[in-house]
Amino acid sequence: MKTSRIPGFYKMTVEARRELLEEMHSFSNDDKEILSKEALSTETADKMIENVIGTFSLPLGLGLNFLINGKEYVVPMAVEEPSIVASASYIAKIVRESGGFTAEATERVMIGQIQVVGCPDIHAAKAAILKEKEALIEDANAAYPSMVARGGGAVDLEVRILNEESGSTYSQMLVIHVYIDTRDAMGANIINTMVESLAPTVEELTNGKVYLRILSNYADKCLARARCVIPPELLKSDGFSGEEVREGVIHAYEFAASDPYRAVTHNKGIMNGIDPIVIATGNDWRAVEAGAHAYAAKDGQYGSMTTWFADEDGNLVGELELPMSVGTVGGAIRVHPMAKLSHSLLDVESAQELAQVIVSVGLAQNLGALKALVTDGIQKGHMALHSRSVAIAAGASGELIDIIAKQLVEEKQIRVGKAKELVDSYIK
Ligand SMILES: CC(C)(COP(=O)([O-])OP(=O)([O-])OC[C@H]1O[C@@H](n2cnc3c(N)ncnc32)[C@H](O)[C@@H]1OP(=O)([O-])[O-])[C@@H](O)C(=O)NCCC(=O)NCCSC(=O)C[C@@](C)(O)CC(=O)[O-]
Ligand SMILES: NC(=O)C1=CN([C@@H]2O[C@H](COP(=O)(O)OP(=O)(O)OC[C@H]3O[C@@H](n4cnc5c(N)ncnc54)[C@H](OP(=O)(O)O)[C@@H]3O)[C@@H](O)[C@H]2O)C=CC1
Repeated sequence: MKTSRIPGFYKMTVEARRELLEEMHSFSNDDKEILSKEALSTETADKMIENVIGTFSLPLGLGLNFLINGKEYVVPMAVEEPSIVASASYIAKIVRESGGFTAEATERVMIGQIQVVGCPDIHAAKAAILKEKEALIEDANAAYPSMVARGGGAVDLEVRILNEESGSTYSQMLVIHVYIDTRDAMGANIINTMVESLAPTVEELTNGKVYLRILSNYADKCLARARCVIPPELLKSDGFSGEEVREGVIHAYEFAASDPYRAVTHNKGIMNGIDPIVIATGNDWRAVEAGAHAYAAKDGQYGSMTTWFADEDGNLVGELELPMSVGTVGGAIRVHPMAKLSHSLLDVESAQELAQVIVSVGLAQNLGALKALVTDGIQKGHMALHSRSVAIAAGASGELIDIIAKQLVEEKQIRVGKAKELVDSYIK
């Protein structure tokens, strides 16, 4: 049976890790081949974006121990920051002992917006659009019949009036929301094609002028939720009882919920887990970032993306709900060899399942940071792992990297200046 519980994985060499994955059938020969050479060729890169001069690599690590809805997941994470992968794996290890994460996702309904200005009678224009709602939905679907064939496509339409109170026909506008089920695609291009196709009819119906026809990244009808319930005994840490850790995490959450200065950092810690998997799977992380932060302000003040509380049995309960406009097809997903490899490692069957994994990792990442913050402080675990990058930045190479990193940790001086002194002392 496939498992994501691989103790001591991090103590192996890179080569041994690849071989183990191959033995576990998480990996094909092709996957191993992709990892051992330049994954994205300059030739392919030159077809992906403009003015290409090369490619930019990131480390790809595996978040381990994830048990979500009873299924094991090995989570590909592309990220430059140390301690993120370790921390996600650490919390996933704790959570699996209490049954794992539970997660769910809504239907994948995304929003396409059409902006109409200069309507002579904005209410008549709104009524005209609503009267033709079914015909407009049909027209949108006719622009992308393959989505309808897959069981998706445009499903609904709403009309909003913005700036009505201004009394100025110049600033008043009609905004049409076309709700589109994009199935397993993130859907930006699909949505844009559909809403662009409606523009001429919309102008005719409203006597106004259409300007923008574009998806909204505030994908509040394409949500994913994760939850974990952890008994306090699983939270105890050197010198701290489980109850103390639980209370610390809840107070940390309350801080983030009440103060945008803290909430931004708290949420950055959540995106530490989310972005790496979004990137590794070839998805659009700007879209996910924009939607997530907007959702954190949905109640009028920017606050915590997660919620932490104690249930009546004294367990720590964590919840995270976010818009998650990601796909398992489309965009760069089938183009970038590493994205293809990440999907085969993850083994998700749908975009909804991918979204559930992503929010579970985000929730784990948040708890990893909070647990460290309310106990030893962030520097102990994070800086110990950062010490290797510090040694490299100071000019260490080969075996010297680990020697200097160890010394920096022992001397509790994880700084580039100190590392340079040590490099000089070894080279002389
Ligand atoms: C780093 C740990 C996990 C160490 O924590 P530890 O207690 O020393 O870990 P451990 O040695 O007991 O190991 C427990 C498990 O952690 C994993 N683990 C442990 N070490 C490794 C490693 N080297 N490589 C890979 N995995 C590792 C691994 O799964 C291991 O289980 P095992 O496999 O041994 O059975 C802990 O200190 C921690 O979680 N710290 C928090 C790190 C963090 O949050 N980093 C994010 C960067 S800081 C930031 O940007 C966000 C922030 C903090 O500002 C957000 C906020 O303010 O809210
Ligand atoms: N604001 C934003 O966020 C914007 C983002 N983008 C970019 O758009 C891209 C994402 O757009 P997207 O429309 O998803 O990508 P694509 O344009 O690649 O469309 C996805 C394609 O996948 C095919 N497909 C195969 N199987 C399925 C399935 N099961 N479900 C759905 N589609 C399937 C469909 O092809 P067919 O139906 O022909 O078989 C569809 O055309 C990203 O690169 C993003 O960066 C672009 C503009 C704005």
